[in-house]
Amino acid sequence: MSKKKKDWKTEKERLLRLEREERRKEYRRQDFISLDKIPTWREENRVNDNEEGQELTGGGGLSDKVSLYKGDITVLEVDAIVNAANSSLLGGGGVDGCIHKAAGSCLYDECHSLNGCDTGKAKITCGYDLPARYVIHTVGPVARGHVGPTETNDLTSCYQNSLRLMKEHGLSTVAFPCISTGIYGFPNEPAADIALNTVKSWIEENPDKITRVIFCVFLETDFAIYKKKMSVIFQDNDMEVTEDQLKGDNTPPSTKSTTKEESEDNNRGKEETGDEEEGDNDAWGKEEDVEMASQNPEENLGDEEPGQEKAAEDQENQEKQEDMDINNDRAEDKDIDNDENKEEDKAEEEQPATKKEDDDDDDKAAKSTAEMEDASEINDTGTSNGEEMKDHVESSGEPDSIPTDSIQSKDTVEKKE
Ligand SMILES: NC(=O)c1ccc[n+]([C@H]2O[C@H](COP(=O)([O-])OP(=O)(O)OC[C@H]3O[C@@H](n4cnc5c(N)ncnc54)[C@H](O)[C@@H]3O)[C@@H](O)[C@H]2O)c1
Repeated sequence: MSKKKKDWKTEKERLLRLEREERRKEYRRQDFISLDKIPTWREENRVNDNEEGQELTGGGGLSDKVSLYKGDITVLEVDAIVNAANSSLLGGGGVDGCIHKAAGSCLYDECHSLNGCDTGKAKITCGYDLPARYVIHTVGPVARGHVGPTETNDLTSCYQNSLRLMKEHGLSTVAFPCISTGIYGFPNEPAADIALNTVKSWIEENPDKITRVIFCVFLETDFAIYKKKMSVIFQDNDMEVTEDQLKGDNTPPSTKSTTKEESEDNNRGKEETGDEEEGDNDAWGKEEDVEMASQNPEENLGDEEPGQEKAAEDQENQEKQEDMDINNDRAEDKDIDNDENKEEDKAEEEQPATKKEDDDDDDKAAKSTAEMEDASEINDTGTSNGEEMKDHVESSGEPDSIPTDSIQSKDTVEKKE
């Protein structure tokens, strides 16, 4: 007996009215992480541990409003997570595939009603089965290793328009992936510069509109890049910048703390022993039951050795290089659009197995499961501290729910000229 297909509008209205505790019962995954489990950048880098338990002094600036998190964006319990989508908005691979798989089929149905999205623009939907209440879909530039004014402006617009949608919908906590740095081939460092500086400027202009922006990185490379750059860009007067940070050491902050208290304990222990904590990959490898949200959340990836992660990361880089080589062998940029259209046509032809019982009309289907599984190999390079993923958290109060009628009217934000 096939499951009755849910109507996305009814589901959206129902979910957005629920109080947090009620809504938590609806999450597809229960290993979610709430905001109070993710330290702010300042908490991660505070100078003086003697202030233990005291209210953080100084700072109070940008570094209280941002966090660096390494892991799967689909487990973050925030107002909105940002999806690095393609222009069809009908799902695909990478973070897009993970988000669609974790949100459920209503996400596809609502996206389908939005009729696509142009590069640099952003549109908002409900988060459905995700811990995030909303998903902001933005389409990054296809850079293929080349960064010119167009690519820079388009990527900047992705962050600006996503934040603008946050403001318009009264949302205050958001997580960004590394937009365009995967299959679209935007080089990681310039992309991080754009992400960090655009968010910084926006918070400075809208200080009371944002509680937290989480930079959710998935790869070791991105983690090191963001850590180094955030140590400069979000430096507060009561924070130290260590040599390692400037060099971009790879010790993920997420290994330091799943809570602020643990953060202080960990830091203290670290200073006393002087030992550098092992990267969080080891912690990840020890978790039997932690599940990485690949395109197939049911898939239990079990232990992951750091070597495997490196291999996965190399594989992803190789795939990206192959993609870039293939693309470069093709004719001009205009072929990209044809390719995207072909991608959408292909998505239309193929009905992914998981959507068969749900998909009772000839709607475009998301990418085939096989492709998503391929992509999931690419996605398995990210890890997070397994302890964090396991925590079932007590979180702060539920952000006010937004009347759903306001969502439809403001869903598309014009690209900033
Ligand atoms: N990566 C793939 O194999 C693949 C295949 C088809 C389509 N896509 C997607 O790629 C296009 C957009 O390219 P893009 O470079 O902007 O996106 P992307 O290829 O998803 O990469 C963006 C970034 O997200 C990271 N990432 C992957 N999974 C997660 C996760 N669960 N949580 C947090 N971060 C994650 C990934 O490592 C990369 O740093 C779209 O067509 C979309 O459908 C990806």
